[in-house]
Amino acid sequence: MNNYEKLSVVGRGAHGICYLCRRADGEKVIVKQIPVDGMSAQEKQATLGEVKLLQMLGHPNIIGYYENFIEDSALCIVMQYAQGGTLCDMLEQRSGCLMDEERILHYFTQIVLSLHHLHSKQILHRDLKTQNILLNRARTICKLSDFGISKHLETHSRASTVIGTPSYLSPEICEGRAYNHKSDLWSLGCILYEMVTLKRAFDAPTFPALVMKITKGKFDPVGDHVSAPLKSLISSLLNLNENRRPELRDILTSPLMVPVALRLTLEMGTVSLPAPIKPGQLTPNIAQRLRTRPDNRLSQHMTPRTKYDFVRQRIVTWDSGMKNLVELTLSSTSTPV
Ligand SMILES: Nc1ncnc2c1ncn2[C@@H]1O[C@H](COP(=O)(O)OP(=O)(O)OP(=O)(O)O)[C@@H](O)[C@H]1O
Repeated sequence: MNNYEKLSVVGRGAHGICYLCRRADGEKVIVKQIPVDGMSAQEKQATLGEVKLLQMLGHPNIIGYYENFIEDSALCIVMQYAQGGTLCDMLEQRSGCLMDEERILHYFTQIVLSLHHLHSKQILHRDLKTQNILLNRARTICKLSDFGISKHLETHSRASTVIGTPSYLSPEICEGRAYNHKSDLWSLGCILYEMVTLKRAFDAPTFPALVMKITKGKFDPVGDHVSAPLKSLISSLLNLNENRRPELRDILTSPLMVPVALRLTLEMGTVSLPAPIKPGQLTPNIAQRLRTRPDNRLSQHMTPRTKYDFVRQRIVTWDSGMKNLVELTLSSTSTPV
């Protein structure tokens, strides 16, 4: 931790404490410290390996991971600081003032794009919730965080069920069945529900009562301030039968999401991401690159025709035999500013 000056505690999770720190180059970063004294050397290695994998996940909607190390029996993960706090905080601060559909879809599409990127690398999130979706200072960009390593940490956490929130658990997990990519889709449905209603889809005063609600799959109606397709998306994600939940690519290519996904591709396609670096390698230039910001220059100077070509280049269309699938390749459009 010699390279990091601790400034404050920004939060505590089931697995560790998150500190806001100042790095040697002046940049503010988050250092998450997770006690690993109960782990075998092999397990520590596996956890470090998982974190290394996260470092390679360059995506505008996934928090940037800079480095990790073990010091004083704690795994320290150094990551990008999201100044806008969590989606959970943001929803709470609205004090009951519902968001309009455009705004909901603006956030939700980014979450879907980040999860799609993760799943395309064969990584499951396993702990999707509004507390794990971070926001930039302007609260316009969502960044997914806190994933991948959870399966290694579960067995060593002191009280994950007590500290963490089980509201986003899928029915298959409540029933003791295996976690699969569709379990992430259930949690995604819980997040969408919460953005629409500002309430949890499933909530109860005790864990058994919560499990009962989740396994029945009954949630309060979302109200009429959002469209029928959005309501039906929530119902399809919160389907008790995981096989009937939609695939992420089906969500992204639905008429509800395509316009938003294309707009985001245009506006955020060049958001620069931090490259994994070692503290000694920092230069002011790199420090500047670590700040993510949408690059609007591109769309400002484009004619409608070039915009169209630009979007087309970033979309891969192929025939699956059953229907045409359009996959957005936002991740490949990230270039340093
Ligand atoms: N990169 C970050 N930027 C800003 N704040 C962060 C960042 N990472 C975490 N936080 C803050 O720290 C809190 C705790 O985060 P942490 O990842 O340790 O736990 P959690 O996700 O809330 O719960 P758990 O680890 O139990 O799933 C978050 O809720 C958030 O307020």
